[in-house]
Amino acid sequence: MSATRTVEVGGQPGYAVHVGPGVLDRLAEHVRPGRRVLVVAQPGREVVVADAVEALGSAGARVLTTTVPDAEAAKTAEVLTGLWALLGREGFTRDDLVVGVGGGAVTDLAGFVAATWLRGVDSVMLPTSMLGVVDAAVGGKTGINTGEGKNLVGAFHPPRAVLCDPAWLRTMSRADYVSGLAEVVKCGFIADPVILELVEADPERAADPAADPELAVELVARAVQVKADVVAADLREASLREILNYGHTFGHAVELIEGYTWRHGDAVSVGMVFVAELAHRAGLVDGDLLARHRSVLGALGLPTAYPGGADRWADLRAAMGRDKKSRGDTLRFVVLEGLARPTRLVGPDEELLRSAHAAVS
Ligand SMILES: NC(=O)c1ccc[n+]([C@@H]2O[C@H](COP(=O)([O-])OP(=O)(O)OC[C@H]3O[C@@H](n4cnc5c(N)ncnc54)[C@H](O)[C@@H]3O)[C@@H](O)[C@H]2O)c1
Ligand SMILES: O=C(O)C(=O)C[C@@H](O)[C@H](O)[C@H](O)COP(=O)(O)O
Ligand SMILES: [Zn+2]
Repeated sequence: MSATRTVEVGGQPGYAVHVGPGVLDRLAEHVRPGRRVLVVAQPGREVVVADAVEALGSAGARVLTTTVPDAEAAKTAEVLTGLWALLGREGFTRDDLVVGVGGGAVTDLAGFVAATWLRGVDSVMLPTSMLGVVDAAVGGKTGINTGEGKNLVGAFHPPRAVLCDPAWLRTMSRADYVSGLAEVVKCGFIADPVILELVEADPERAADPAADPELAVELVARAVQVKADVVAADLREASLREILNYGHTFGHAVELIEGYTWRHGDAVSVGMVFVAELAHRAGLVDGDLLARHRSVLGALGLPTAYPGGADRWADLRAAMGRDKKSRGDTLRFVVLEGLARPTRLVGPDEELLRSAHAAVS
């Protein structure tokens, strides 16, 4: 049995991300006698939910469980309203706890319920997807989508703990797992090139959720460390945190245009190639680093082009204008000016944007 890896996330208060077998034992640390707990679960995660409910119950909690729709269908105002109604009917107080069980869609939703109920109650996240554990459950960004864009409504509300048994990830489909690896690769490009080397050494092995548990945990720990370092320094995205948005300006636009049917990591993968093309045209990224984006993402089976987008430039451009990093009419992109050297490209020329788009169409 491998040891638990723990990454501390600094803050007021800080919290820990524990990745290892038996992590559910730590749920008891968040239970006081009689404390009520709402478990917000993704469909299909019944075994994890049952284990969590047992751990919470044995520690003396009064547990209520609810299952929300799968994937992005969970991140809607309607689902959120339903959860508020449930908490109200059940009389949840500021002393109580919300636990999210599932992929990033559910941890975003559960985190936002916790952020907004009575202006904020505690939450603990049990991410069951690769993307959830390396990114969504960590760092306190919570929220839902709207018809106008991705994550347009939300709050910064860090959890009290993030617990993940890596065995949970092994039941993931390869497509969902690899989508999560896009965020891991993102961390490689913006901060930790060892991640890129680990993936490049054997992309087939890295892409298989069950092939190499040690490699999987190493990638998780490295990506979580990148995120922890950033959010500890800039929780509310005054500046530094924007680097975690590498590839997201274009990626979120694709997700909106595709009616939230694209996997988030797939969209971010194309978004990273788009922004590398943009930075290359701006003289910031050389040909080798640009090519490395296509090669590492492509080797994992991630998309490096958005073929459907060729006729959709106007829609993509409008959606990118609603990106949270925009200021007024000015688009702002996180770009690299070298490996692990993120910076911003502010208000790039429209021709440059069109040309980068053509390169990923
Ligand atoms: N808050 C943040 O900082 C942050 C960061 C990155 C992404 N996100 C958000 O996270 C979401 C993407 O997360 P995701 O990729 O986990 O998507 P997801 O939650 O939609 O899960 C993807 C699919 O994997 C399934 N799944 C989850 N765990 C599984 C398991 N153990 N075994 C088998 N199947 C499993 C789900 O049921 C779903 O069908 C997006 O909404 C994105 O915007 C948020
Ligand atoms: O944690 C962050 O900060 C990120 O940007 C991480 C992203 O991977 C994540 O997709 C996040 O939800 C995007 O945030 P948004 O503010 O662009 O909606
Ligand atoms: Zn993301």
